[in-house]
Amino acid sequence: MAAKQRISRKPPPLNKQSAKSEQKTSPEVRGKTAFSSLDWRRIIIRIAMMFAIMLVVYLSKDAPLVPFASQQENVGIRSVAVQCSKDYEEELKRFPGCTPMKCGRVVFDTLVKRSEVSALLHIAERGLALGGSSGGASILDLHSGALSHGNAFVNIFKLEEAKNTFTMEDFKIYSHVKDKIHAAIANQFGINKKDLFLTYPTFFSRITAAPPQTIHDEYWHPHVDKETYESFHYTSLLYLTDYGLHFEGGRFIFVDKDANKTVEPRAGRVSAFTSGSENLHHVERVTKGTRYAITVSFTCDPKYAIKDPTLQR
Ligand SMILES: O=C(O)CCC(=O)C(=O)O
Ligand SMILES: [Fe+2]
Repeated sequence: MAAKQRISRKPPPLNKQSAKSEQKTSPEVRGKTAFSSLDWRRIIIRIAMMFAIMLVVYLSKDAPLVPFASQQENVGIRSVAVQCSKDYEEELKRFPGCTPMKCGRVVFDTLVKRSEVSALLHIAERGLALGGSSGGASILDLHSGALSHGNAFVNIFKLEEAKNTFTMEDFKIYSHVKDKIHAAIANQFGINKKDLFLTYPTFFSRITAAPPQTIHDEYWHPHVDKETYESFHYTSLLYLTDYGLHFEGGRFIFVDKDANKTVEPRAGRVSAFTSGSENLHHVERVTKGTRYAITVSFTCDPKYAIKDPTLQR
């Protein structure tokens, strides 16, 4: 959720060296070659990206806030194409048909039923009641069990009091809704569903106005999801509460050079976008109330695929 929090939970780094060159090269040479040709390139790209992000953030500082989807309106499906960044170049050949070639943003307001939203909100409330950050941002990841607790994380499945917290039905609804989002994203971006995989972290988030206690509570920094997690190709958010009704602040903002485009959370709204730097974004600080959402993440790389969570007793 918070940029920093995501950094601390990011998947293991990809070894981009091919298996072929692994076999041919001795370990010493391999070390040197890897450092000069890959690490330097990555460091330079990263620094350049950081400057580019800072520049866009600076340029957009006084740009107007333009609603892409406001809380009051049911937009049905609303999408916009954005030009892809160069972030995907290397992966286009590795995952053809899945790696974004057409980038964009889409909001679905009729994909998830009200009853599903209430069931998911109830799961989040029950789970997070067993922990919660001492600052403003808490997460619950039903895949890994990670639950914010004070200034750290615990494994919810190891907590005695969590044994009877969830039911099979909870996991059924979670998987069903996740499947609908998966299918909608595949359809929207022209991908065969079987080439797109759920990845980690996929998690519930709860944000309040409580002052931050650790960097994990700092969710409001502009960031690029693909930067934070190498595995991400498509990000989606399912909102479980409403901007303006249940909380204030907390709008999702795409940072563009000309304008900042907002997605106002609306219960049941799914907002999905390609995860590269064409979709630099941040979440406004919540000033009042409680904001619940689920981040549901997808990758084209089968190595980072995760399975549906199951009830653990
Ligand atoms: O909760 C949101 O609206 C967005 C969160 C976010 O940017 C993320 O999880 O990467
Ligand atoms: Fe994000």
